[in-house]
Amino acid sequence: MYAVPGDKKVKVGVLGATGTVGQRFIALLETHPYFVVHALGASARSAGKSYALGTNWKQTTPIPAGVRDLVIRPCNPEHFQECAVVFSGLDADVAGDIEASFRAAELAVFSNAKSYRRDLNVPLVVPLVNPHHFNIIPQQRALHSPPLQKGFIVTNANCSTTGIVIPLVALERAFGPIESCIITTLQAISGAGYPGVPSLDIFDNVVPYISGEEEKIEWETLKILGELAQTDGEFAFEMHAHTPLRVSASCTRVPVIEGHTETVSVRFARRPAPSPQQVREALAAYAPAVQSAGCPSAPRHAIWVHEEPDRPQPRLDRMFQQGAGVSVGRVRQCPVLDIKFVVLSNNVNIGAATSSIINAEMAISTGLIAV
Ligand SMILES: NC(=O)C1=CN([C@@H]2O[C@H](COP(=O)(O)OP(=O)(O)OC[C@H]3O[C@@H](n4cnc5c(N)ncnc54)[C@H](OP(=O)(O)O)[C@@H]3O)[C@@H](O)[C@H]2O)C=CC1
Ligand SMILES: N[C@@H](CC(=O)OP(=O)(O)O)C(=O)O
Repeated sequence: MYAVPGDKKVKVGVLGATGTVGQRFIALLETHPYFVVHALGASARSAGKSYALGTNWKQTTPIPAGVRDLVIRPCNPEHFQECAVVFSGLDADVAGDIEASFRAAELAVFSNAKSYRRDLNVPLVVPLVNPHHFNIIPQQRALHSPPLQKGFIVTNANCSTTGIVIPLVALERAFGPIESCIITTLQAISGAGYPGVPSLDIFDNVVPYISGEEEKIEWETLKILGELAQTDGEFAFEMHAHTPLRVSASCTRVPVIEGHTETVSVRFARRPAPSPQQVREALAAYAPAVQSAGCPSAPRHAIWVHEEPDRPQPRLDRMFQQGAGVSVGRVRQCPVLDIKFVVLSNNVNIGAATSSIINAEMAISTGLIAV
């Protein structure tokens, strides 16, 4: 493991810097021990303006002093060549081509967009779950024409998928494979970016449809919880489907600003199934590799287990540990499957910006990015 020396700074760029996720990157990076924001990118609408003038800042802390006067650039790799890490909060409509051009320019891209999540040479990494999937990156580089020395793309998961796979991996590590999982989401409006869902649609209402969301949760979960197997020197993802795990998701949008709540029911392969108390203990004990690797943005508790009967709640629990972990509560017997519980995750933090930041810390710690 490599640790960044005490006073060394690592220059980073943020693409989509003016958006919901981009702003959160900038707010979180202000206090980062070694990442320093060096370059900002957004659309032609914003490029050329200072960040303070070009962004409609919606965070609860002021724009960091070191970022206010940075000029927003077009998303062209030439403006980011000095950045060891490029975080992307780009709209998915444009992320595919822009992120590919950054990778081709030998930049390390940590993306929040869906564009490359299904690419089987791109790791889909929830840092509290599967950073070992970074092992596919040398192959991703080698397949590029011409082969790359430094450039790569790592993607984050969909924000609802992220909240689910953290407790699921903890349960599988403790009790073996999960056979089936039924999820209902209650997703915050910030998940739709800014300005997001019209107030007349969401106020006093629940919208029982988010385009493409259920399919993403059902597919991404299998890739993240799957294995990265090596045969004759070649890496390939084995989707969790080979065990098999069946996932069914129903997604709703609710009038909450930040924090996705999800109700989850699971059935284990093992019989007898673990008790609710065993499940609580296993969730609370879960210690992801990013903690032992010393990633500074990793939460102290990957999963905080509530004993109170009415928690977690988005308004109360979404900023616990700076939104870097997940909160689980109401762990109880399920009369249809085995166990059911409620999980809350901050869609903009561990569901987006925080995950990319921890992924980049892990990439540095494992030597994937030399600084
Ligand atoms: N919000 C959330 O909770 C989560 C979002 N995501 C994903 O993260 C990404 C960003 O989401 P979010 O921040 O919510 O979206 P926003 O709509 O709030 O922000 C989009 C950003 O993309 C930029 N952009 C748009 N078009 C272009 C273009 N043609 N060229 C360059 N930049 C462009 C915008 O710049 P400008 O201001 O100049 O238009 C803005 O900075 C999406 O892919 C989303 O799916 C993932 C997990 C959670
Ligand atoms: N679709 C999520 C946000 C997100 O993560 O989207 P995507 O999977 O397209 O990056 C929401 O609306 O809450």
